[in-house]
Amino acid sequence: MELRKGLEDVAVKETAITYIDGELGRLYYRGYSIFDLAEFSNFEETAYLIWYGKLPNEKELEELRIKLSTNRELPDSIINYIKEVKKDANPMDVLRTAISMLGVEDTDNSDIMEKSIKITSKIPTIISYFYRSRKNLEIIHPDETLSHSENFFYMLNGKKPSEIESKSMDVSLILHMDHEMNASTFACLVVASTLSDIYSSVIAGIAALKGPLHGGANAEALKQFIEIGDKKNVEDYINKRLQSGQRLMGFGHRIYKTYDPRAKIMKEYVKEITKEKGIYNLYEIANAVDEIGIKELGNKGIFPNVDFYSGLMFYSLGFDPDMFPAVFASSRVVGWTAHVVEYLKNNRLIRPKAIYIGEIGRKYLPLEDRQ
Ligand SMILES: CC(=O)SCCNC(=O)CCNC(=O)[C@H](O)C(C)(C)COP(=O)(O)OP(=O)(O)OC[C@H]1O[C@@H](n2cnc3c(N)ncnc32)[C@H](O)[C@@H]1OP(=O)(O)O
Ligand SMILES: O=C([O-])CC(=O)C(=O)O
Repeated sequence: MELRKGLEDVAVKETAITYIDGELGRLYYRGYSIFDLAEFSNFEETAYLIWYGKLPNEKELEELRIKLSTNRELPDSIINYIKEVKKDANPMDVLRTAISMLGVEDTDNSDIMEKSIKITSKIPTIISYFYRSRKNLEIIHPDETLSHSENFFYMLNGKKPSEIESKSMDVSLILHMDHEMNASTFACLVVASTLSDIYSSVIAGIAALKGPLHGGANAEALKQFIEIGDKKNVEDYINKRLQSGQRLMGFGHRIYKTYDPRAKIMKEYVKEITKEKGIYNLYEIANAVDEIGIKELGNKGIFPNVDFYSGLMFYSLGFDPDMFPAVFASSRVVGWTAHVVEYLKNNRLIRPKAIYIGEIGRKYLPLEDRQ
Protein backbone atom coordinates (compact mmCIF):
# COMPACT_ATOMS: atom_id res chain seq x y z
CA MET A 1 0.00 0.00 0.00
CA GLU A 2 1.29 3.46 -0.95
CA LEU A 3 1.67 6.07 1.79
CA ARG A 4 0.47 9.50 0.61
CA LYS A 5 1.84 11.81 3.27
CA GLY A 6 -0.54 14.69 3.89
CA LEU A 7 -2.95 12.98 1.46
CA GLU A 8 -1.26 14.91 -1.35
CA ASP A 9 -3.04 14.39 -4.68
CA VAL A 10 -5.66 12.11 -3.13
CA ALA A 11 -9.22 12.95 -4.24
CA VAL A 12 -11.92 12.33 -1.65
CA LYS A 13 -14.96 13.47 -3.63
CA GLU A 14 -16.18 14.89 -6.89
CA THR A 15 -17.28 18.50 -6.63
CA ALA A 16 -19.05 21.12 -8.71
CA ILE A 17 -18.31 23.87 -6.18
CA THR A 18 -14.75 25.12 -6.65
CA TYR A 19 -12.05 24.60 -9.24
CA ILE A 20 -8.42 25.63 -8.72
CA ASP A 21 -5.74 25.73 -11.39
CA GLY A 22 -2.66 25.75 -9.20
CA GLU A 23 -0.20 26.12 -12.08
CA LEU A 24 -1.87 29.15 -13.65
CA GLY A 25 -3.13 30.65 -10.38
CA ARG A 26 -6.84 30.57 -11.23
CA LEU A 27 -9.81 30.02 -8.95
CA TYR A 28 -13.47 29.54 -9.90
CA TYR A 29 -16.55 29.24 -7.70
CA ARG A 30 -19.23 27.31 -9.61
CA GLY A 31 -17.43 28.22 -12.83
CA TYR A 32 -17.18 31.97 -12.14
CA SER A 33 -13.72 33.51 -11.92
CA ILE A 34 -12.75 34.82 -8.49
CA PHE A 35 -11.63 38.04 -10.22
CA ASP A 36 -15.19 38.69 -11.49
CA LEU A 37 -16.84 37.72 -8.20
CA ALA A 38 -14.51 39.98 -6.18
CA GLU A 39 -15.15 42.89 -8.52
CA PHE A 40 -18.89 42.60 -9.07
CA SER A 41 -20.48 40.42 -6.37
CA ASN A 42 -21.12 40.62 -2.63
CA PHE A 43 -21.23 38.21 0.32
CA GLU A 44 -24.91 37.25 0.00
CA GLU A 45 -24.81 36.67 -3.75
CA THR A 46 -21.58 34.63 -3.68
CA ALA A 47 -22.87 32.58 -0.74
CA TYR A 48 -26.02 31.84 -2.73
CA LEU A 49 -23.86 30.80 -5.68
CA ILE A 50 -21.75 28.45 -3.58
CA TRP A 51 -24.69 26.91 -1.72
CA TYR A 52 -27.17 26.59 -4.60
CA GLY A 53 -24.92 26.35 -7.67
CA LYS A 54 -26.20 29.36 -9.62
CA LEU A 55 -26.32 33.14 -9.33
CA PRO A 56 -29.64 34.10 -7.71
CA ASN A 57 -32.37 36.12 -9.36
CA GLU A 58 -33.70 39.14 -7.45
CA LYS A 59 -36.32 37.17 -5.51
CA GLU A 60 -33.90 34.39 -4.55
CA LEU A 61 -31.29 36.89 -3.43
CA GLU A 62 -33.82 38.79 -1.34
CA GLU A 63 -34.99 35.57 0.32
CA LEU A 64 -31.45 34.66 1.31
CA ARG A 65 -30.72 38.23 2.42
CA ILE A 66 -33.76 38.11 4.74
CA LYS A 67 -32.75 34.74 6.21
CA LEU A 68 -29.18 35.90 6.79
CA SER A 69 -30.20 39.22 8.34
CA THR A 70 -33.03 38.00 10.60
CA ASN A 71 -31.10 35.15 12.21
CA ARG A 72 -28.11 37.12 13.50
CA GLU A 73 -29.05 37.44 17.17
CA LEU A 74 -27.73 34.88 19.67
CA PRO A 75 -29.55 33.05 22.46
CA ASP A 76 -29.02 34.64 25.90
CA SER A 77 -27.02 31.63 27.10
CA ILE A 78 -24.39 32.28 24.42
CA ILE A 79 -24.33 36.04 25.02
CA ASN A 80 -23.75 35.34 28.72
CA TYR A 81 -21.00 32.86 27.91
CA ILE A 82 -19.26 35.39 25.64
CA LYS A 83 -19.48 38.07 28.31
CA GLU A 84 -18.10 35.79 30.99
CA VAL A 85 -15.35 33.92 29.16
CA LYS A 86 -11.82 35.14 29.96
CA LYS A 87 -10.91 38.19 27.93
CA ASP A 88 -7.70 36.73 26.55
CA ALA A 89 -9.39 33.55 25.34
CA ASN A 90 -8.49 32.56 21.80
CA PRO A 91 -11.38 33.77 19.59
CA MET A 92 -11.35 30.47 17.66
CA ASP A 93 -11.91 28.61 20.94
CA VAL A 94 -14.76 30.98 21.79
CA LEU A 95 -16.28 30.56 18.33
CA ARG A 96 -15.94 26.76 18.50
CA THR A 97 -17.64 26.68 21.91
CA ALA A 98 -20.40 29.09 20.87
CA ILE A 99 -21.23 26.98 17.80
CA SER A 100 -21.28 23.92 20.03
CA MET A 101 -23.75 25.71 22.34
CA LEU A 102 -25.88 26.64 19.33
CA GLY A 103 -26.00 22.94 18.48
CA VAL A 104 -27.14 22.15 22.02
CA GLU A 105 -29.85 24.84 21.82
CA ASP A 106 -31.06 23.85 18.35
CA THR A 107 -34.50 22.33 18.50
CA ASP A 108 -35.79 23.13 15.01
CA ASN A 109 -36.28 20.45 12.42
CA SER A 110 -35.07 22.42 9.43
CA ASP A 111 -32.71 20.83 6.92
CA ILE A 112 -28.93 21.19 6.80
CA MET A 113 -29.11 24.10 4.34
CA GLU A 114 -31.39 26.14 6.59
CA LYS A 115 -29.25 25.39 9.64
CA SER A 116 -26.13 26.33 7.66
CA ILE A 117 -27.61 29.72 6.77
CA LYS A 118 -28.46 30.33 10.43
CA ILE A 119 -24.95 29.38 11.58
CA THR A 120 -23.47 31.66 8.91
CA SER A 121 -25.63 34.57 9.97
CA LYS A 122 -24.60 34.19 13.63
CA ILE A 123 -20.81 33.86 13.34
CA PRO A 124 -20.14 37.61 12.87
CA THR A 125 -22.29 38.26 15.96
CA ILE A 126 -20.26 35.80 18.05
CA ILE A 127 -16.98 37.38 16.90
CA SER A 128 -18.15 40.98 17.37
CA TYR A 129 -19.72 40.38 20.78
CA PHE A 130 -16.50 38.78 21.99
CA TYR A 131 -14.39 41.56 20.49
CA ARG A 132 -16.40 44.23 22.32
CA SER A 133 -16.86 42.45 25.62
CA ARG A 134 -13.15 41.63 25.93
CA LYS A 135 -12.54 45.39 25.62
CA ASN A 136 -15.27 46.19 28.17
CA LEU A 137 -17.37 47.85 25.45
CA GLU A 138 -21.16 47.48 25.20
CA ILE A 139 -22.09 44.84 22.63
CA ILE A 140 -23.85 46.21 19.55
CA HIS A 141 -26.88 44.26 18.42
CA PRO A 142 -27.23 43.39 14.73
CA ASP A 143 -28.93 45.83 12.38
CA GLU A 144 -31.23 43.99 9.96
CA THR A 145 -31.16 46.84 7.45
CA LEU A 146 -27.44 46.35 6.82
CA SER A 147 -25.85 43.80 4.50
CA HIS A 148 -23.91 40.88 6.00
CA SER A 149 -20.55 42.64 5.59
CA GLU A 150 -21.76 46.09 6.66
CA ASN A 151 -23.43 44.67 9.74
CA PHE A 152 -20.31 42.71 10.70
CA PHE A 153 -18.24 45.90 10.53
CA TYR A 154 -20.94 47.84 12.39
CA MET A 155 -21.26 45.33 15.27
CA LEU A 156 -17.48 45.38 15.64
CA ASN A 157 -16.65 49.06 15.29
CA GLY A 158 -19.90 50.70 16.36
CA LYS A 159 -20.19 52.72 13.16
CA LYS A 160 -21.33 52.00 9.65
CA PRO A 161 -18.50 51.30 7.20
CA SER A 162 -17.31 53.80 4.61
CA GLU A 163 -17.54 52.75 0.96
CA ILE A 164 -13.98 51.41 0.90
CA GLU A 165 -14.43 49.58 4.24
CA SER A 166 -17.65 48.02 3.04
CA LYS A 167 -16.19 46.89 -0.30
CA SER A 168 -12.99 45.63 1.37
CA MET A 169 -15.03 43.60 3.84
CA ASP A 170 -17.17 42.08 1.10
CA VAL A 171 -14.16 41.27 -1.08
CA SER A 172 -12.30 39.68 1.84
CA LEU A 173 -15.24 37.45 2.70
CA ILE A 174 -15.76 36.47 -0.95
CA LEU A 175 -12.08 35.53 -1.31
CA HIS A 176 -12.21 33.25 1.74
CA MET A 177 -15.51 31.54 1.01
CA ASP A 178 -14.36 28.23 -0.43
CA HIS A 179 -11.20 26.49 -1.54
CA GLU A 180 -11.91 22.95 -2.67
CA MET A 181 -10.50 20.21 -0.39
CA ASN A 182 -8.42 22.23 2.10
CA ALA A 183 -7.69 20.80 5.57
CA SER A 184 -10.66 22.37 7.37
CA THR A 185 -13.19 21.40 4.70
CA PHE A 186 -11.86 17.85 4.82
CA ALA A 187 -12.23 17.85 8.61
CA CYS A 188 -15.90 18.87 8.16
CA LEU A 189 -16.43 16.02 5.71
CA VAL A 190 -14.86 13.40 7.96
CA VAL A 191 -17.39 14.33 10.64
CA ALA A 192 -20.32 14.61 8.20
CA SER A 193 -19.55 11.21 6.66
CA THR A 194 -20.37 9.51 9.97
CA LEU A 195 -23.85 11.12 9.68
CA SER A 196 -23.13 13.38 12.63
CA ASP A 197 -24.81 16.83 12.68
CA ILE A 198 -23.88 20.06 10.88
CA TYR A 199 -22.81 21.87 14.09
CA SER A 200 -20.28 19.11 14.76
CA SER A 201 -18.96 19.39 11.20
CA VAL A 202 -18.55 23.17 11.48
CA ILE A 203 -16.78 22.78 14.82
CA ALA A 204 -14.32 20.35 13.20
CA GLY A 205 -13.73 22.94 10.46
CA ILE A 206 -13.04 25.68 13.01
CA ALA A 207 -10.66 23.39 14.90
CA ALA A 208 -8.65 22.64 11.75
CA LEU A 209 -8.67 26.21 10.46
CA LYS A 210 -7.18 27.51 13.70
CA GLY A 211 -3.68 26.13 13.05
CA PRO A 212 -0.86 28.35 11.75
CA LEU A 213 -0.31 26.15 8.70
CA HIS A 214 -3.88 26.90 7.58
CA GLY A 215 -6.15 29.81 8.66
CA GLY A 216 -3.88 30.90 11.47
CA ALA A 217 -1.19 32.04 9.02
CA ASN A 218 -2.87 35.43 8.46
CA ALA A 219 -2.10 36.57 12.02
CA GLU A 220 1.45 35.19 11.73
CA ALA A 221 1.99 37.07 8.47
CA LEU A 222 0.98 40.37 10.06
CA LYS A 223 3.20 39.61 13.05
CA GLN A 224 6.15 39.35 10.64
CA PHE A 225 5.43 42.79 9.10
CA ILE A 226 5.20 44.36 12.55
CA GLU A 227 8.41 42.66 13.72
CA ILE A 228 10.27 43.85 10.60
CA GLY A 229 9.32 47.43 11.46
CA ASP A 230 10.87 49.08 8.42
CA LYS A 231 11.20 48.01 4.80
CA LYS A 232 14.99 48.39 4.94
CA ASN A 233 15.04 45.41 7.35
CA VAL A 234 13.15 43.06 5.08
CA GLU A 235 16.02 41.34 3.30
CA ASP A 236 17.90 40.69 6.52
CA TYR A 237 14.75 39.42 8.26
CA ILE A 238 13.90 36.98 5.48
CA ASN A 239 17.45 35.66 5.26
CA LYS A 240 17.66 35.09 9.01
CA ARG A 241 14.24 33.50 9.11
CA LEU A 242 14.89 31.08 6.26
CA GLN A 243 18.45 30.27 7.37
CA SER A 244 17.18 29.34 10.82
CA GLY A 245 14.73 26.90 9.18
CA GLN A 246 11.61 28.95 9.89
CA ARG A 247 8.95 29.32 7.22
CA LEU A 248 7.84 32.61 5.76
CA MET A 249 4.24 32.82 6.91
CA GLY A 250 1.67 33.59 4.22
CA PHE A 251 3.92 31.93 1.63
CA GLY A 252 3.54 28.49 0.05
CA HIS A 253 0.59 26.35 -0.83
CA ARG A 254 -0.17 22.70 -1.50
CA ILE A 255 -2.01 23.51 -4.74
CA TYR A 256 -0.74 26.87 -5.98
CA LYS A 257 2.76 26.75 -7.39
CA THR A 258 2.41 30.38 -8.45
CA TYR A 259 0.87 33.55 -6.98
CA ASP A 260 -2.46 32.80 -5.26
CA PRO A 261 -5.07 34.83 -7.21
CA ARG A 262 -6.79 35.75 -3.94
CA ALA A 263 -3.57 37.33 -2.65
CA LYS A 264 -3.32 39.28 -5.91
CA ILE A 265 -6.82 40.72 -5.42
CA MET A 266 -6.38 41.27 -1.68
CA LYS A 267 -3.13 43.15 -2.27
CA GLU A 268 -4.87 45.86 -4.33
CA TYR A 269 -7.52 46.45 -1.68
CA VAL A 270 -4.96 46.37 1.14
CA LYS A 271 -2.91 49.00 -0.66
CA GLU A 272 -5.90 51.37 -0.69
CA ILE A 273 -7.25 50.71 2.79
CA THR A 274 -3.86 50.96 4.55
CA LYS A 275 -3.44 54.42 2.95
CA GLU A 276 -6.79 55.47 4.36
CA LYS A 277 -5.98 54.06 7.82
CA GLY A 278 -2.52 55.66 8.04
CA ILE A 279 -0.67 52.31 8.10
CA TYR A 280 0.66 52.35 4.55
CA ASN A 281 4.14 51.62 5.98
CA LEU A 282 2.88 48.11 6.83
CA TYR A 283 1.75 47.67 3.24
CA GLU A 284 5.18 48.78 2.02
CA ILE A 285 6.86 46.25 4.30
CA ALA A 286 4.47 43.53 3.12
CA ASN A 287 5.13 44.43 -0.49
CA ALA A 288 8.88 44.20 0.08
CA VAL A 289 8.49 40.80 1.80
CA ASP A 290 6.36 39.72 -1.15
CA GLU A 291 9.04 40.71 -3.70
CA ILE A 292 12.11 39.49 -1.80
CA GLY A 293 10.30 36.35 -0.62
CA ILE A 294 9.51 35.45 -4.23
CA LYS A 295 13.17 35.99 -5.19
CA GLU A 296 14.18 33.57 -2.43
CA LEU A 297 11.43 30.96 -2.72
CA GLY A 298 9.71 31.44 -6.09
CA ASN A 299 12.00 28.95 -7.83
CA LYS A 300 10.59 26.26 -5.49
CA GLY A 301 7.02 27.25 -6.43
CA ILE A 302 6.54 29.06 -3.12
CA PHE A 303 4.58 32.34 -3.50
CA PRO A 304 2.27 34.49 -1.36
CA ASN A 305 -1.04 32.82 -0.46
CA VAL A 306 -4.34 34.39 0.62
CA ASP A 307 -3.19 34.70 4.25
CA PHE A 308 -0.25 36.90 3.28
CA TYR A 309 -2.31 40.08 2.79
CA SER A 310 -5.56 39.14 4.54
CA GLY A 311 -4.11 39.71 8.02
CA LEU A 312 -3.24 43.26 7.06
CA MET A 313 -6.71 43.67 5.60
CA PHE A 314 -8.49 42.40 8.73
CA TYR A 315 -6.24 44.61 10.87
CA SER A 316 -7.19 47.63 8.74
CA LEU A 317 -10.86 46.77 9.22
CA GLY A 318 -10.48 46.88 13.00
CA PHE A 319 -10.07 43.22 14.02
CA ASP A 320 -7.56 42.13 16.67
CA PRO A 321 -4.85 39.88 15.18
CA ASP A 322 -5.94 36.83 17.20
CA MET A 323 -9.39 37.22 15.61
CA PHE A 324 -8.25 36.89 11.99
CA PRO A 325 -8.80 33.12 11.74
CA ALA A 326 -12.31 33.58 13.14
CA VAL A 327 -13.07 36.19 10.46
CA PHE A 328 -11.79 33.68 7.91
CA ALA A 329 -14.17 31.08 9.43
CA SER A 330 -17.12 33.50 9.17
CA SER A 331 -16.83 33.21 5.40
CA ARG A 332 -15.43 29.68 4.98
CA VAL A 333 -18.47 28.31 6.80
CA VAL A 334 -20.32 28.73 3.50
CA GLY A 335 -17.83 26.46 1.72
CA TRP A 336 -17.73 23.96 4.58
CA THR A 337 -21.49 23.54 4.65
CA ALA A 338 -21.83 23.49 0.84
CA HIS A 339 -19.27 20.66 0.69
CA VAL A 340 -21.07 18.76 3.46
CA VAL A 341 -24.39 19.02 1.60
CA GLU A 342 -22.71 17.95 -1.65
CA TYR A 343 -20.93 15.03 0.02
CA LEU A 344 -24.03 13.75 1.78
CA LYS A 345 -25.83 13.38 -1.56
CA ASN A 346 -23.51 10.46 -2.17
CA ASN A 347 -22.18 9.68 1.29
CA ARG A 348 -19.64 7.06 2.17
CA LEU A 349 -17.93 6.84 5.55
CA ILE A 350 -14.45 8.36 5.33
CA ARG A 351 -12.10 5.77 6.69
CA PRO A 352 -8.58 5.72 5.24
CA LYS A 353 -5.79 3.34 6.22
CA ALA A 354 -2.61 3.54 8.24
CA ILE A 355 0.40 1.44 7.39
CA TYR A 356 1.39 -0.40 10.56
CA ILE A 357 5.10 -0.24 11.32
CA GLY A 358 5.04 -1.45 14.96
CA GLU A 359 5.65 -4.92 16.41
CA ILE A 360 3.08 -7.67 16.74
CA GLY A 361 2.81 -10.71 19.06
CA ARG A 362 4.48 -9.03 22.07
CA LYS A 363 4.19 -10.88 25.36
CA TYR A 364 2.02 -9.18 28.01
CA LEU A 365 3.94 -8.84 31.31
CA PRO A 366 2.30 -8.10 34.67
CA LEU A 367 3.19 -4.62 36.02
CA GLU A 368 5.61 -5.92 38.66
CA ASP A 369 7.68 -7.75 36.01
CA ARG A 370 8.22 -4.72 33.75
CA GLN A 371 11.53 -2.79 33.65
C1 LIG B 1 -5.54 29.56 3.75
C2 LIG B 1 -4.37 28.69 3.81
O1 LIG B 1 -4.39 27.70 4.47
S1 LIG B 1 -3.07 29.10 2.83
C3 LIG B 1 -1.67 28.43 3.68
C4 LIG B 1 -1.34 29.23 4.89
N1 LIG B 1 -0.15 28.72 5.58
C5 LIG B 1 1.02 29.38 5.58
O2 LIG B 1 1.20 30.43 4.97
C6 LIG B 1 2.11 28.75 6.40
C7 LIG B 1 3.43 28.70 5.65
N2 LIG B 1 3.36 27.74 4.55
C8 LIG B 1 3.54 26.41 4.78
O3 LIG B 1 3.85 25.96 5.87
C9 LIG B 1 3.35 25.46 3.59
O4 LIG B 1 3.65 26.12 2.38
C10 LIG B 1 1.92 24.84 3.52
C11 LIG B 1 1.60 24.14 4.84
C12 LIG B 1 0.90 25.91 3.28
C13 LIG B 1 1.84 23.84 2.37
O5 LIG B 1 2.71 22.84 2.67
P1 LIG B 1 3.02 21.52 1.83
O6 LIG B 1 2.37 21.51 0.51
O7 LIG B 1 2.72 20.37 2.71
O8 LIG B 1 4.56 21.66 1.62
P2 LIG B 1 5.66 21.14 2.63
O9 LIG B 1 5.36 21.54 4.02
O10 LIG B 1 5.86 19.69 2.34
O11 LIG B 1 6.91 21.97 2.11
C14 LIG B 1 7.61 21.66 0.90
C15 LIG B 1 8.95 22.38 0.90
O12 LIG B 1 8.71 23.79 0.79
C16 LIG B 1 9.23 24.48 1.91
N3 LIG B 1 8.26 25.51 2.27
C17 LIG B 1 6.92 25.43 2.18
N4 LIG B 1 6.36 26.57 2.58
C18 LIG B 1 7.37 27.39 2.96
C19 LIG B 1 7.40 28.68 3.49
N5 LIG B 1 6.30 29.37 3.73
N6 LIG B 1 8.61 29.21 3.78
C20 LIG B 1 9.75 28.52 3.55
N7 LIG B 1 9.75 27.28 3.04
C21 LIG B 1 8.58 26.72 2.76
C22 LIG B 1 9.35 23.44 3.00
O13 LIG B 1 10.32 23.79 3.95
C23 LIG B 1 9.72 22.21 2.21
O14 LIG B 1 11.08 22.32 1.88
P3 LIG B 1 12.01 21.01 1.78
O15 LIG B 1 11.40 20.18 0.70
O16 LIG B 1 13.34 21.57 1.46
O17 LIG B 1 11.91 20.36 3.13
O1 LIG C 1 -6.49 25.13 -0.06
C1 LIG C 1 -5.75 25.04 0.93
O2 LIG C 1 -5.08 24.03 1.20
C2 LIG C 1 -5.60 26.16 1.87
C3 LIG C 1 -6.27 27.42 1.40
O3 LIG C 1 -5.70 28.19 0.65
C4 LIG C 1 -7.62 27.67 1.83
O4 LIG C 1 -8.21 26.84 2.52
O5 LIG C 1 -8.16 28.74 1.48
